Amino acid sequence: MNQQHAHDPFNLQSSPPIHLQFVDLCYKIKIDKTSSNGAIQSLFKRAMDTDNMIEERTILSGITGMVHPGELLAVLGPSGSGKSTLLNALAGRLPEQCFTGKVLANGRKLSKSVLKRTGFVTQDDVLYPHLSVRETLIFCALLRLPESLSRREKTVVADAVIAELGLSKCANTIIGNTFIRGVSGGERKRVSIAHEMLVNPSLLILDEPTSGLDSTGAHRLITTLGALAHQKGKTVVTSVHQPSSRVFQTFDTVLVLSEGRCIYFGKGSEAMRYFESVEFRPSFPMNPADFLLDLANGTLHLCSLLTFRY
Ligand SMILES: Nc1ncnc2c1ncn2[C@@H]1O[C@H](COP(=O)(O)OP(=O)(O)OP(=O)(O)O)[C@@H](O)[C@H]1O
Repeated sequence: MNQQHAHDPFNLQSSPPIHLQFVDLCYKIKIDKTSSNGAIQSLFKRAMDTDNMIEERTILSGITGMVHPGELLAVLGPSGSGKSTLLNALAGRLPEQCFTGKVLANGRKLSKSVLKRTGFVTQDDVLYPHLSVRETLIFCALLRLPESLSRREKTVVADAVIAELGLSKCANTIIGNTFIRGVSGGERKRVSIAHEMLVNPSLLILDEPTSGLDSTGAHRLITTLGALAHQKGKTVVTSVHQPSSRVFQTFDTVLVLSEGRCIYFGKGSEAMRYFESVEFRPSFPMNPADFLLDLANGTLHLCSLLTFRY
């Protein structure tokens, strides 16, 4: 390993930046009410309207936006508004024939090389409960890093990622699960992120990484994601269920979904000003994220206000 790599093991693989653009994404599904079998289902079938057995549901409708290297984009919206579906589309995980519109990386369709440089952290992380944090990441490094690297170099990369994600204190603690006490919820999420960071992705997509964390843990985790974007130049997209105002301030750009439609896309710092300019303002000072979620939930009336502010 040369001197530069010894100081910055992330450079073991070069990872060119990714500008991600998504244009007019629409995703519809057809639900065949007649497809299920079995006695109980046939009872339902008899009770249902047999003329209209195929139902079409729009999950995403005309979603457009972009995110650049060094930026953290947060996707907000109530449960079922389409956040996970959008993230899956951005990560090339939805079959192309299922949606219309374009997802472009550096102006081109998602290629295998872009997907290789994309890390995806799902809501339900699958980790071995009996391995320690360090063992988990070394094991993953041995499997995922190129064969050209020695065992020792792969261990150096794993240790660097452990330090990068603030996991040094619990490196030797086991992951654990419901039955065996292990690392905390926040540390567990960090291990899942570290898992993806091992291959030095240029684009990191995370589905609700703060779920189950308290406000301090959520803030710490989002601050780490902010650092990956702002200091390491990664392009980071994350969905967040209910960010505190402190967490909200960390986002560079925000996309708010309401029933599959985008009601705001633009700088997080400008969201309140924008809604004020169109006569939507809270009656008392409140967390901008709560206000946006109220709008998305329809708690405040939003007569089909579609915006694109960038
Ligand atoms: N393949 C599918 N078949 C049926 N329904 C689907 C499918 N994919 C998505 N949906 C529906 O689309 C809607 C959006 O789902 P999605 O998981 O994207 O929402 P979400 O905003 O991530 O929700 P949550 O915050 O609860 O995770 C939901 O109502 C979901 O039930």
